[in-house]
Amino acid sequence: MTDDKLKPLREQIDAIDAQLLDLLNRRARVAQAVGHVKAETNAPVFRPEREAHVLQKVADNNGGPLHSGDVQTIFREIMSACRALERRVNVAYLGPAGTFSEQAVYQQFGHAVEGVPCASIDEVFRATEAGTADFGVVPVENSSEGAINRTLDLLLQTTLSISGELSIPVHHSLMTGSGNMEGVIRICAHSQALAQCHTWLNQNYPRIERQAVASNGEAARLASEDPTTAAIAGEIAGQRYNLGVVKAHVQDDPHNRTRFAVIGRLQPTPSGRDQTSLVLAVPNKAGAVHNLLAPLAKHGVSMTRFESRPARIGTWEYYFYVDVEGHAQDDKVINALAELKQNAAFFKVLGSYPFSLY
Ligand SMILES: O=C(O)C(=O)C[C@]1(C(=O)O)C=C[C@@H](O)C=C1
Repeated sequence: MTDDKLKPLREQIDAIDAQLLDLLNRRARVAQAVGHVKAETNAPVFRPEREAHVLQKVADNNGGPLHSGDVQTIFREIMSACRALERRVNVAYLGPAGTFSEQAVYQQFGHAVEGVPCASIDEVFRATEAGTADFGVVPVENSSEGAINRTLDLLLQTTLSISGELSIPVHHSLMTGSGNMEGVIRICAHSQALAQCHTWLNQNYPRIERQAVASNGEAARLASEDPTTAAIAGEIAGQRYNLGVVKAHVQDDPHNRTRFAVIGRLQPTPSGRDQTSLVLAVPNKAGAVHNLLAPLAKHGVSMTRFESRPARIGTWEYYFYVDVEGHAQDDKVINALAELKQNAAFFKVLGSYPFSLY
């Protein structure tokens, strides 16, 4: 009876799917033509400002009932597949497979990319600087634990630019090979993850040793090989290593998120909705920080982030990591940055890139 009613509806879906498939392949052929034009001039395949524009347009034009965020996810993957016909980009990230960094890669580039897992954040920078990877994805900041200092230090030195940013929700699970805690004598995770679950662990497993390892993916791998080890990691890492969930959502903050930067040689052109990241240092004298930032207000440039990091040269001097609204090619940003530079003892533009959808 139900099947009788479903049959004509499914026939409609089949007919629409055939049209969609045809349209998708028409789009793909145009992307191939774009790829040929780019190949002639050696132009970059990945154009984040164009992808941001396409995603904004589909959200603006969306008449529903599909949710705009879901439509954007679909179009992110369509562009990823089209881009891969031009050339499959390689993206380095803090591995092994199954980490939140890998998830961030797919959220930014879609799934038609070649992920290059690296053993450390330093290696992500090295692989991208050496050209082994076209881009790298590195964690910058966690909403519970603050800045990822190693990333900030490496951004200071690198010749690469920031060409994008995104943030993803970070939900941790306690997992073991058996799915229970019998015989477990240690809980492994990345130090950031242990810190993000600190209160929950103190309340529930105060007597079990905690061991910091290189990544949550590595913790999951260790737990899969050793019945006395539990891992704290994302469930994707757990699935990859066949772990059972002892308890989901063990992070202290239910809204825990991590922000990532995309690094590469590409410097995106203005998309209309951009952000610029800078690092500054000021001479060590009274009022210097206030004077440093005054040009932003004067030229009507909004600051969206301000983070300080000790310069580690033995004195109380700091580097300031500042994000501002707008692109370094926008007139008011050009004027504000020119004045900032005059007052700064150190000045570096890390990059201008489209505002994240996430
Ligand atoms: O417009 C381009 O430059 C394209 O290559 C096409 C396309 C797309 O599929 O829409 C694919 C890759 C780029 O990153 C941007 C957009």
